[in-house]
Amino acid sequence: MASEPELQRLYLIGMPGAGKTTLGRGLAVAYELPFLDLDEEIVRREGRSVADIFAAEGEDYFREREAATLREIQQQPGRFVLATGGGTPCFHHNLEDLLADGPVLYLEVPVAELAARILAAAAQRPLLAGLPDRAALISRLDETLRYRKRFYDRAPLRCTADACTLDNVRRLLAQYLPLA
Ligand SMILES: Nc1ncnc2c1ncn2[C@@H]1O[C@H](COP(=O)(O)OP(=O)(O)OP(=O)(O)O)[C@@H](O)[C@H]1O
Ligand SMILES: O=C(O)C1=C[C@@H](O)[C@@H](O)[C@H](O)C1
Ligand SMILES: [Mg+2]
Repeated sequence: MASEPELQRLYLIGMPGAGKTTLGRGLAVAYELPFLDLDEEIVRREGRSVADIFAAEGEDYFREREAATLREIQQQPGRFVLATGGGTPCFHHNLEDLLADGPVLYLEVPVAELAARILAAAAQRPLLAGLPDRAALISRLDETLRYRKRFYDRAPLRCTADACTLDNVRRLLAQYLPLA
C-alpha cells in the first residue's frame, strides 16, 4: 500500500466477539508490529484463565488487574498493536490512557452478529456464560452495549461489521496518521 504511515501503537476496542483479537493479529502482521492481547497478558501474569479469575476473585479484582496490566504495557517502550478486553475502556482511567497513547479503533458490530459468534464459545466468557438461549444473550449484549457505547464512541477511528477488514482499516489509518 502506498504512503504507509509510521504506526507506533494501535489499540482495538469493542464488544466481546467484535473481532479485536482476530483483526489485531492481522494488523500486527501487516505493520510488522508485535501483537499483544490484554486478556492474554492478564492470564499470563495471573497464571489462570479470565473465567477462573472472575470465579475466584470477582469482577472488581479483574478490573483492577486489567487496569494495572494496561498501565504496565503502556510504560514499556516500543511499538505494538493491543487488542483490549471488551470492558477495558469502561473501567478505571483506561479510556483516557488509551486515547492519550495511540490511535484507538472501535470495532462496531451489531448485537445479532456478536451473539452468533459468541454462542460457540460462551463458556470462555464469564460475563456471558450461563445464559439460557440466544434471546437472553442478545438481550444481555444489548444492555451492555447501551451502557458501553458512550465509551466506545469516543474512539477517533471506527469500522463497522463487514467493513472491519484489514485493507479498510489500513486505509483509515493512512488517512488518520501523519506520514513517516
Ligand atoms: N470479521 C469477522 N467476521 C466473522 N467472524 C469473525 C470476524 N472477526 C472475528 N470473527 C470470529 O468471531 C469470534 C470472535 O473473534 P475475536 O476473538 O477476534 O473477538 P474479540 O473481540 O477478541 O473477543 P473478546 O472480547 O472475547 O476477546 C471468533 O470466532 C472469530 O473467528
Ligand atoms: O466484555 C467484558 O467485560 C469482558 C471481555 C473479555 O475480553 C474479558 O476481558 C472479560 O471476560 C470481560
Ligand atoms: Mg479477544
